[in-house]
Amino acid sequence: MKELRVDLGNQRSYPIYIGSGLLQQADLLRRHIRSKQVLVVSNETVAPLYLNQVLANLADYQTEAAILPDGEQYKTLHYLEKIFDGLLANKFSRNATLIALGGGVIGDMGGFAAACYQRGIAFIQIPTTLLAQVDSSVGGKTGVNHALGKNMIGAFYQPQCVIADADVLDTLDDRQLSAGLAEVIKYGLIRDPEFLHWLEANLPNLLARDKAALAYAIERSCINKAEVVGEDEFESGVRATLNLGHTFGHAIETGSGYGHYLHGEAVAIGTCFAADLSRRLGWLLDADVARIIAIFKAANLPVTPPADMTTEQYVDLMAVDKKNVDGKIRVILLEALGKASLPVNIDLAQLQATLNGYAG
Ligand SMILES: NC(=O)c1ccc[n+]([C@@H]2O[C@H](COP(=O)([O-])OP(=O)(O)OC[C@H]3O[C@@H](n4cnc5c(N)ncnc54)[C@H](O)[C@@H]3O)[C@@H](O)[C@H]2O)c1
Ligand SMILES: O=C(O)C(=O)C[C@@H](O)[C@H](O)[C@H](O)COP(=O)(O)O
Ligand SMILES: [Zn+2]
Repeated sequence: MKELRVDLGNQRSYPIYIGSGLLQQADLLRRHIRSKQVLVVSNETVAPLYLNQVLANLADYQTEAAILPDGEQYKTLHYLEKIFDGLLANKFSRNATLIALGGGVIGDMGGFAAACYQRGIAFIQIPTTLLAQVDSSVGGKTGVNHALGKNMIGAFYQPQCVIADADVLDTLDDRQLSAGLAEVIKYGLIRDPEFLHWLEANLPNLLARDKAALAYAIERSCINKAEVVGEDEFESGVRATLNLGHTFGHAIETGSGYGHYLHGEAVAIGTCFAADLSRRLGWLLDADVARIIAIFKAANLPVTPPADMTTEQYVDLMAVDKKNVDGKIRVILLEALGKASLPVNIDLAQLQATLNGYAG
């Protein structure tokens, strides 16, 4: 097992455990629970697979489960209520612990519910998708979507620990594995060019689910994410670089209807848009953009934008992004392969040139 640390320089710092067979290690979980009452939040797909394994470690606790429907379209304030129903119906106290067992949707919702219930209870992340293990379970961004904007309602709220058991990826389908790779590739593009090279050589091994390759990719991704979050917990600076491709990507997710494109797929297309815009500013070469498109294609990710979204729709949706200041659209671009910019103000003409000019 590997143990990393999200070092925030304060009491909110916590460990990330990465390895095989971690769901069976009762002590790992129990050492982070300081209450008798535990609510596990999961969904209708993950619970039948892994809920009993988690509960088996907690036989002497008062455990309850809140099982949500599966899908990005249920990441809403309405379905958040189901978690509060579970906590209240069982008279859970403020010292209760919430465990989020699932992918990024469950992690974001469980974390937000924990942040809100009685103004904050402890929570633990047990991420079960590649995307959640390499990105969403780490860093404390929690929340839900709104019909008009992705993740628009939420809070920064850190977990007690993250337990990433790579064995659970055995049941994850190939499309979801590729979606997770989009965020893995992101770390290479924004700050880790050596990792980018490694990924270019090892994508076939990752897609073939080679255990050593996956373990390395999870660890290296978490090291990158923990470093960025440790430097800038509340996204006043460098943390915004983790949003590469997301301004376009979130517009695609919202514009196409939540769940149509997976988050990682939308980020892959969005990153191609960001690369095209970076080239137009003279920061990337044509060859760099071609390399970015090639790496996403090699990960079986889409690089072509949805045919039915208009430029007006993108501009409208991008105008509610969280990086914007005074309503002005700001995006993360690439100054070079392996080096992201901080948020850049872009004017309408630049944006339109990319939206009309990049076709995948
Ligand atoms: N908080 C953050 O920093 C952050 C970072 C990245 C993404 N996100 C959010 O995360 C969400 C995407 O997360 P995701 O890609 O994990 O999607 P997801 O949570 O929808 O999970 C993807 C699918 O895999 C299923 N699943 C999960 N684990 C499984 C397993 N082990 N075996 C079989 N099936 C399994 C789920 O039921 C679901 O159908 C988005 O809402 C995105 O906005 C948040
Ligand atoms: O942790 C972060 O910071 C990120 O931006 C990680 C992203 O991959 C993630 O999708 C995040 O939820 C997007 O953040 P948002 O603030 O744009 O909603
Ligand atoms: Zn993301």
